[in-house]
Amino acid sequence: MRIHISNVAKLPTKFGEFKIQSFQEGIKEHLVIFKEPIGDIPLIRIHSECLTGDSLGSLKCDCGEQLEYALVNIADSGGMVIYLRQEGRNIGLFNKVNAYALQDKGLDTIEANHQLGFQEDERNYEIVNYILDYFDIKKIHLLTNNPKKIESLSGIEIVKRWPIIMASNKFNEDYLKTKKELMGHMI
Ligand SMILES: Nc1nc2c(ncn2[C@@H]2O[C@H](COP(=O)(O)OP(=O)(O)OP(=O)(O)O)[C@@H](O)[C@H]2O)c(=O)[nH]1
Ligand SMILES: [Zn+2]
Repeated sequence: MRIHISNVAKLPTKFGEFKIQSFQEGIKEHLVIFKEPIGDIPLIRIHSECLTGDSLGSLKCDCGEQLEYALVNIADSGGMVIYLRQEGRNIGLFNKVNAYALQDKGLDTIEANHQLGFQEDERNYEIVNYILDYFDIKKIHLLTNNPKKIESLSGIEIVKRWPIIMASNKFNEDYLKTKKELMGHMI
C-alpha cells in the first residue's frame, strides 16, 4: 500500500518539545512523535491507539500510563513514539466497546474478541519497519513487554528491551493477568 508522509511540525507538550509527523496508510493516519537528537540507538515506543486509556483516563488498561511514561523518558533521552492507529488491538473502537460490554459479563479480553469473530490480536507492525527505515534507524532500544512486537521487526537490531510495567489497579488486574498468562507478555 502507498504510504503518504506529512511534513514535520513542532509539538510542544507538557513532557517536552517534540516534533510530529504523520504516515498515512489507507484510512489509518499513524503518528511519529519524536525528540531530537534521536541518537544512534534511539529509545522507541510502538504504541497502539487506545482512546479510552490514552485520552479518557480509563483504568481498564495500562495504555495511558505507558504512553506518558514513554513520552517522559523519550523527552529526556531522545527517540520516538510511533503511535499506531490500531485501536482495540486493531478491531476498532466500536468493536472494542462491544468487547468491553462482554467483559462486563465476565469474559476475558481474549474470549470477548473471539465471541465477536476476531482473533485475540489483529495488529500487524509492517508500517513500523517502514517508518524506522524512513528515519534510517537500524538499532533501537524498545519500550515494550510484548514479545510479538519484538518478533515483528525485521532488519532492526533491538539492542535492549526496556520493560514498561505500570502499577495495577482493581479495574485492570484481570486484563494484565490475561496479558501475562495467556498472551505471553513479560509482565
Ligand atoms: N480488543 C481489545 N483491545 C484492547 C482491550 N484492552 C486494551 N486494548 C487495546 O490493546 C492495545 C494495547 O495493547 P496491549 O496488548 O495492551 O499492549 P501492547 O501495547 O501490545 O504491549 P506493550 O508494548 O508491552 O505495552 C490498544 O490498542 C488498546 O486499545 C480489550 O479488552 N480488548
Ligand atoms: Zn488501553
